Amino acid sequence: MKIPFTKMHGLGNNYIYIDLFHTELPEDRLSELAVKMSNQNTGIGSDGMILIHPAETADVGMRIFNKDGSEGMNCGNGLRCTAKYAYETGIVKKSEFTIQTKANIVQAIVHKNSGQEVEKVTIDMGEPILQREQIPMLGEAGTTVIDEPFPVADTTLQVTAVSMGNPHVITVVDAIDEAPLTTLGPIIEKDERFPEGVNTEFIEIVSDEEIHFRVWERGSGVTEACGTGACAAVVAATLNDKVTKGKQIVVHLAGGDLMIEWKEDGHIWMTGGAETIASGIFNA
Ligand SMILES: N[C@H](CCC[C@H](N)C(=O)O)C(=O)O
Repeated sequence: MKIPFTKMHGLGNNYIYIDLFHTELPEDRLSELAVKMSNQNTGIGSDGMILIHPAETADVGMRIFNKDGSEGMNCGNGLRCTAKYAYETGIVKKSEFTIQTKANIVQAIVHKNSGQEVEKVTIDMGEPILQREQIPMLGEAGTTVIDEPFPVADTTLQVTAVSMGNPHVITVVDAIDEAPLTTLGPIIEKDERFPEGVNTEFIEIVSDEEIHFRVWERGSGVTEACGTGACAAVVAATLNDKVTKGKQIVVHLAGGDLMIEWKEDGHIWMTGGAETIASGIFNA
């Protein structure tokens, strides 16, 4: 099967994008194809696969599959790249439009240069989900997880759990470069206290409007950036009184910076880059 693709990235978080407005893929092979395309030795190499598809209740739809073939519910960097692709290929003809994910419908605003190329995208990511059972995380239903002791391996972290449609667990550390990302990330990802797994983030507070951020992603491992994770991290930092709600927070990820604002109306806005790397034909 020959599959046209476009490889794109948001701050180095790169995916293989398949345009289902112009291509068809068998639903029962999506997980297998995500694994094959993501393989850097025998495939194209990426953090996963993203499908851009027609949607009944939005201008465009997006589905994300991780490197291990598991399907995620949302993807912030993917949303910005999907918005860029949809605008530049004429799938949408306006600068503000809606994108449907498995988690929710978001509003996208593309920012163009003089050549009508999309350089940055702003996404209204909607409201974070804080109820424990909706993260989901085991424990007393109806409660939130803020600065909670989390015994794991030979230590105890103080964690805050936030869902952006996909689960995140955030720990504040003193020095981001010493965060136990590769030691505890894979353990926490599969911890039974997170029935659907979890994306694990560590943040270092620089000021009330600036943080450092690193992520071990569910299903993909260490990535350069995670947009939903950065949004979840700003929520966690705010709930722990480390940054100021309603301010634009600069989030320094390994692959670059995102501007995140948790607005007074409860919605989280994310602004950042989106780049096209290459396009071609994948031989599946
Ligand atoms: N990299 C993505 C998140 C992928 C989430 C996926 N790892 C999962 O939830 O299973 C982002 O920019 O938000």
